[in-house]
Amino acid sequence: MIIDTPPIHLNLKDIHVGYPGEKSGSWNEVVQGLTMQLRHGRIGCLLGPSGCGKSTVLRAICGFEPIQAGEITLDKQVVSSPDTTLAPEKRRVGVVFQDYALFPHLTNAQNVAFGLRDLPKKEALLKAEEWLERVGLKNVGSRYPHELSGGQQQRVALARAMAPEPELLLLDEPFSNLDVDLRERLAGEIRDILKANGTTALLVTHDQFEAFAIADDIGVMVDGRLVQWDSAYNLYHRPASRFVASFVGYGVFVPGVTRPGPAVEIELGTLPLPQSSYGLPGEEVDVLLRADDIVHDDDSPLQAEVLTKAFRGGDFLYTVKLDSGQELLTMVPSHHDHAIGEKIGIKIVADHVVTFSK
Ligand SMILES: Nc1ncnc2c1ncn2[C@@H]1O[C@H](COP(=O)(O)OP(=O)(O)OP(=O)(O)O)[C@@H](O)[C@H]1O
Repeated sequence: MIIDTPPIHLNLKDIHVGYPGEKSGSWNEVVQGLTMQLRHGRIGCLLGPSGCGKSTVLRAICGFEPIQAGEITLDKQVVSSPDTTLAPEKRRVGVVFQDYALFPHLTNAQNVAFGLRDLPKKEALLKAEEWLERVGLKNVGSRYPHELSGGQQQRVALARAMAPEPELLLLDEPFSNLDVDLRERLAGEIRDILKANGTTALLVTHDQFEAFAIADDIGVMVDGRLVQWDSAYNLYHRPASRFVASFVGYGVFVPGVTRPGPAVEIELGTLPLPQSSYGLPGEEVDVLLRADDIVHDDDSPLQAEVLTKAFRGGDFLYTVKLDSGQELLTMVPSHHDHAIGEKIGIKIVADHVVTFSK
């Protein structure tokens, strides 16, 4: 069976973007050589800590910031290079910001119709109502943004960005003003809407769960560079660096020594290693143990003391300590409610063992 791979839509080739520094003549390079590609219909996400340059990348893609080196192409058309910055309105790119940026004096339908000024007014308002319905907001067109909840306003903002049918939609921390439950739910719903429309989208966020809920491909950014561009599954189970391992998901590093097999010996036993991540036997390494690699088992002879616990709905995230002093994280179904200081049985069930050289 031949599966058609969609063509590349957005291509960032080694882009550098900066801002003038505080001292006259100085320059702060915020994006330092970033390369990534997004195919038609895919949803990408740039995930990284605050200040790493995520929004600056989006602003460069929109055409709000010039780039100092590299190239940005949309469907093979160069839209940004050191010599060219195609005007934002010529890029067919829609943007959704974190603060919704709705016009307070316009009704919700007028807000959505704002990007449809090429259409006759009546037609634009009709289309706006259609889009409001598509994002799950019926009968709110004649009301004003302040009469809606934060989540509803964010949907209006999405409808406004989607109504002109942009080829590429950029979303800058669009859920950060919403509470955690709504965030993930809305992220999932927006994913469905984007997929139903075949829209290519790039989201930026510092929230990994938001990234997991919406994106096909996730790029982890640090200090203006992309350190891994991958699926959520691979970022979690096959992190390419310690930074990604620590930033994505819960886990700890425990010391180990590689053994023939290939395997790695840690305090809790010997774990098989994939051939690809194996160097020489006898090498001292750090082994990543995820919270879901450590399973609570009342019958296990291996005991660990509960140091802290955090309720997460279906699960507790426990920090536990072995007799050796080594701390581990474990995700335990929340009906196993143990007190801090109590000893509980644990065992290791690690599928994808990842090691890092010391
Ligand atoms: N207009 C500007 N002028 C000067 N410096 C700027 C400007 N915009 C952003 N910066 C600086 O660039 C760096 C990256 O900012 P950017 O907003 O791209 O990061 P971010 O990863 O999106 O952060 P956050 O998640 O906090 O929004 C920061 O140090 C910021 O202070």
